[in-house]
Amino acid sequence: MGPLSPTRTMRLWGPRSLGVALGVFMTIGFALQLWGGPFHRRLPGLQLRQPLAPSPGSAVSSCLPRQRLVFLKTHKSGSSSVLNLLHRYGDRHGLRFALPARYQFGYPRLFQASRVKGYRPQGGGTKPHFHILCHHMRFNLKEVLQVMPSDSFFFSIVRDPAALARSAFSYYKSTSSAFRKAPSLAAFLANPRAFYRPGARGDHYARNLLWFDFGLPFPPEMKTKRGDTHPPRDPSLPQLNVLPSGTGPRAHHPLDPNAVFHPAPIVAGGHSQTSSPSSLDLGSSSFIQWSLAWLDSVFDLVLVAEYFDESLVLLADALCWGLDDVVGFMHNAQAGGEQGRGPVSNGGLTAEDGQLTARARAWNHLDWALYVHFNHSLWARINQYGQSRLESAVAELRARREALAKHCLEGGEALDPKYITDRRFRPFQFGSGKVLGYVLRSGLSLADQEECERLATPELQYKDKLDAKQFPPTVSLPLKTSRILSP
Ligand SMILES: Nc1ncnc2c1ncn2[C@@H]1O[C@H](COP(=O)(O)OS(=O)(=O)O)[C@@H](OP(=O)(O)O)[C@H]1O
Repeated sequence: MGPLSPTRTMRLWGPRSLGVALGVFMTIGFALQLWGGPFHRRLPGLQLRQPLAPSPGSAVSSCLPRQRLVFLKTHKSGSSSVLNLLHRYGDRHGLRFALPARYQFGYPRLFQASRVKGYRPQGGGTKPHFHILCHHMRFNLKEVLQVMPSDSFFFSIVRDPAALARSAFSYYKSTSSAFRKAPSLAAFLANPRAFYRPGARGDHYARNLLWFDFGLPFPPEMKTKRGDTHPPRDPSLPQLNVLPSGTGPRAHHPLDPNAVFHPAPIVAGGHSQTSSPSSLDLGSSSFIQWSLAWLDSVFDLVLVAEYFDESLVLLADALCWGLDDVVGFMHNAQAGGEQGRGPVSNGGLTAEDGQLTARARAWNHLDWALYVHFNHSLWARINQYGQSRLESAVAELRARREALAKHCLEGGEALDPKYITDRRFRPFQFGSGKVLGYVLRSGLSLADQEECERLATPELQYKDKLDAKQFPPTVSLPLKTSRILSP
């Protein structure tokens, strides 16, 4: 285990110590994160892949690739596309995954280490021995640290809550009682309280799903008045007082959101004083800031689905991985889904779309705060990395993806599941839309076939494959035979 960074050290500290050291450590930690390693390039095995000319500013790397990773796989946020690259990387390098018995870790309950296949409590003498923890869970740091070393690289992904709401409504239409009752997303958002009952079955999918997945508690007024909060008046403005990760003075109060359920005190000179009372009450605003600061102390990087490729470049940089390690295809897209829509700007939306977007962000105001916060963080990191350096890396990544798609895929793109007859590549069909997948071109060389299969394999099938590799069925010899064989 390497030396602990300030950020990682904070994961281990008690809440009281955290308050004292927070400001100093956040500043140092953020500076170290931004520093990162130079963009590391390793040449691929696939025949198709050509040696790449070094991009401006890249240097021969002296960093060591990170291989202990915790990815919080948030829902409907592009996380299956990230999962695919983690599956491939771990598979190729023979890394051990912390796997769920089925496909999720007891979700929507908080993560428990005992849910991990092959986990032995540390008291039993075994140290955490996994490299990658990445399947759906409701985040629970204390239990995660029973399974993964504290110096693992923690990361996750967020998506604009409006796009996420569209995706979730279609996907969880029959799972969430609120969505099931609503004739359309527009009808739901026009009067969500007519359909939504906190605590009803599957209703975490219908409001602040990101916040829920991050394992954060809900502000007291949302818990006690059960849905009686007022969303921001104009949610398209980031009225919440959110700052980029790791910047500015952090709150001097305990930072364990699972331990304290009251809004933190307002700090003189802190951010809370600039909060807009019209958007959220002061308690709620400081509660949100406190939660975001806690997330900053835990997560090394949070990707943003609307800037997926930019995020991947930063991820490769932070992990000291090559571009080819992060390039991949989009997974789990629903036919007619949101992926074509642009980022936060509302350009090109009809008035109805605009209204729906604003209402979705207001209804999911905690997710909107998360999103604004991590969007800022991402752009702060992009500025540190260098805009033009990033642009050329993104262009290279996209060219690489396009070449892989042409080489590997029938039609060069995702297809309707009706065309996918090979069950190894047919994505799990769920919800009211069709989930797209891939058909491999015929006539690929053996090596290319293997790499293309990895790129096209949906998450459930890939998880099963890794499971079988990690836990090969044991063939127990019949007693008589084993007696004969033993000396
Ligand atoms: N690269 C990239 N960029 C932007 N958006 C992307 C990307 N990859 C996947 N997606 C979209 O994310 C939606 C699926 O999210 P998840 O994989 O997290 O879903 S799940 O919770 O695992 O079911 C799904 O959204 P919808 O199509 O709107 O439903 C995908 O299209």
